[in-house]
Amino acid sequence: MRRSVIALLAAALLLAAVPWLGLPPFAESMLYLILHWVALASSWNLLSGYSGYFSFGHGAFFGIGMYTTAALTSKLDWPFLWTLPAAAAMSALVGTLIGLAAFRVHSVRAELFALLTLATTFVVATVILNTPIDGGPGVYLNAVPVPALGPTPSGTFYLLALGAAMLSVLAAAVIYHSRLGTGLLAIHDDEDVAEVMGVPTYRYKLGTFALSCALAGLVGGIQALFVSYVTAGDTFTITMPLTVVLMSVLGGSRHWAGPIVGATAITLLLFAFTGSETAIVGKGLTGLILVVVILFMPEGIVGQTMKWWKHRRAGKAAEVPRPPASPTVLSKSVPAVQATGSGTVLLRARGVRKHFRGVQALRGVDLEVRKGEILGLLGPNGSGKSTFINVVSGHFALTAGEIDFDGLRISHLPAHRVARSGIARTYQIPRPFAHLTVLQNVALPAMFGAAGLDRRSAEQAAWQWLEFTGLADKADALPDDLNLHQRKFLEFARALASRPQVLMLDEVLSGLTPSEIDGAVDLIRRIRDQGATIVFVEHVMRAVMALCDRIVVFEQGQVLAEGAPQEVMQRPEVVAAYLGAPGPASAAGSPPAFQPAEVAHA
Ligand SMILES: Nc1ncnc2c1ncn2[C@@H]1O[C@H](COP(=O)(O)OP(=O)(O)OP(=O)(O)O)[C@@H](O)[C@H]1O
Repeated sequence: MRRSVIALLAAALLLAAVPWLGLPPFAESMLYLILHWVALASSWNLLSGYSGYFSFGHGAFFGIGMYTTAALTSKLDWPFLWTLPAAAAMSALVGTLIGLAAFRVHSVRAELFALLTLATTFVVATVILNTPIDGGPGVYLNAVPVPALGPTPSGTFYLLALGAAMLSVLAAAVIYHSRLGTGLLAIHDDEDVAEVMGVPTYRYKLGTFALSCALAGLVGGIQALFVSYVTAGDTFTITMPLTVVLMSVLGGSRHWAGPIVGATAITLLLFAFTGSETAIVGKGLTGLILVVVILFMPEGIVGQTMKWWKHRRAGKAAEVPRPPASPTVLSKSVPAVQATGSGTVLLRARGVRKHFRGVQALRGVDLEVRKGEILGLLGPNGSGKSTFINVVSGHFALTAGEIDFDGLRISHLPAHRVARSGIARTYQIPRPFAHLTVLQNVALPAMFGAAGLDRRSAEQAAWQWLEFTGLADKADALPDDLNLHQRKFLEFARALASRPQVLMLDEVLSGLTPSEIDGAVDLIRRIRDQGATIVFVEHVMRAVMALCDRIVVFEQGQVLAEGAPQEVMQRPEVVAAYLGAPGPASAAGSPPAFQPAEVAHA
């Protein structure tokens, strides 16, 4: 990060000298335009490019900035420069109010967020048009003096745009290299999993949205004086947000430099065809280039170039150097716990209920997990095992009941705080972050989980966990390049990297071949030998009987039996539940997941 920031500051210093080169005003205006779009595209990209929450309301926040400056200078006689912080603050305020509501609602994602922000543009435009802020005729700023920052007015506007562009790009670069950037990129791929791995998704989205809106407002404030006549019709158009979306996509929205490249390319292209006859050709050509880029370079110019560069360097030095093997890493990484079966209760669930619109998935579950044990959760399909893991990890909010973990009531905490407290889980169907490398996938929970490492240390730790799970050779691969077995082990590595006290494994063996199952059983044993407490949901009875100290059998959302594996699996009510045989505790209609005979042979 330091190198990017120093390079950007050096570039800013050099570019700040341009107004004193004696360029003609039209050249300075052209440069103003490029910087104006760089600032807008980079500010839009902060939330929308990194996290995938596409906002079509950037025009609204830009417009709020324009009108704040227009109103304060022309109606209240504020000096122009004083209005710029106010323009940024006003846009940030409106953005924050929208974010406070929108980001709380689970369903307002993707196209719904895009529509909501687009609607904001029309609401803001209507309010401004029908109040004294504008009232209809527009606001003139001809009489507002241009501050003498540069040797000429066009030089001053250039410097103002340079300042705004530098703020936006610096923010984008710093965020990109920080925990916040990692969290936002993870939100882009799978927000629910990011939250469960410890990313405070709500706070991250809200803060980034507010910053993105503030920067748009600042650019709007500068533009108000630049155009000197502000009208709602010209300000609140769909063209503006569309243009910044296209600029970011063209340049590459998953990298801070993408919007700079996209904004410069499109502005130059449109400028090259400004004549009345060629303007249409320019727009057509821009559209054509975009179609080609989207079809053949979906990651944008910067994304594709980086991919190509990485490919060329493959085999040379890795981006994150592999640390020397350390035999002590595991004992350092997994907190030591008391001997198996020590009896200390680490996690206690009481009266836990979870209802899904009519389906009672959990109906008053009481359950204890003891420090250092491997507790098997068993039961027929649909009996509530995964739901239990989902409510403990905070993936689902529970309907009623209490869950205490290590002296902390976690039942109503957001998932990222549950992760921080020391609980990690895997998913039955692996859910890796598709655009992060295997190494980055593992580094993320090391940063955001109980370990709470900084980025560099998290990447070093991720190497150790990849070695432990046998995935070190795949560190630079994307999850799509892994087979099922490797994807399951990636789930292991991610859960371990957070340094949990309790590790919840949800059917990690399903779909694996017998020899892969043996490898996984060995891995789970090694994890337990390091002292971890494990909750193990599994249908593969051979593994359950080999690994578990205790088992709890679920049936129809309730605990049916618990105790030592051999003894519990012979109980008539357990056999009946699995086979669907008539009896007080049978799960009518549930297909048997195993034959009790398996137990005897285990
Ligand atoms: N998101 C959801 N929405 C609605 N119903 C759900 C949801 N998740 C689970 N259920 C229902 O809750 C019940 C318990 O499901 P759960 O997945 O917890 O069972 P399970 O014991 O893990 O089953 P399996 O062994 O097949 O994974 C089922 O009836 C299921 O259909």
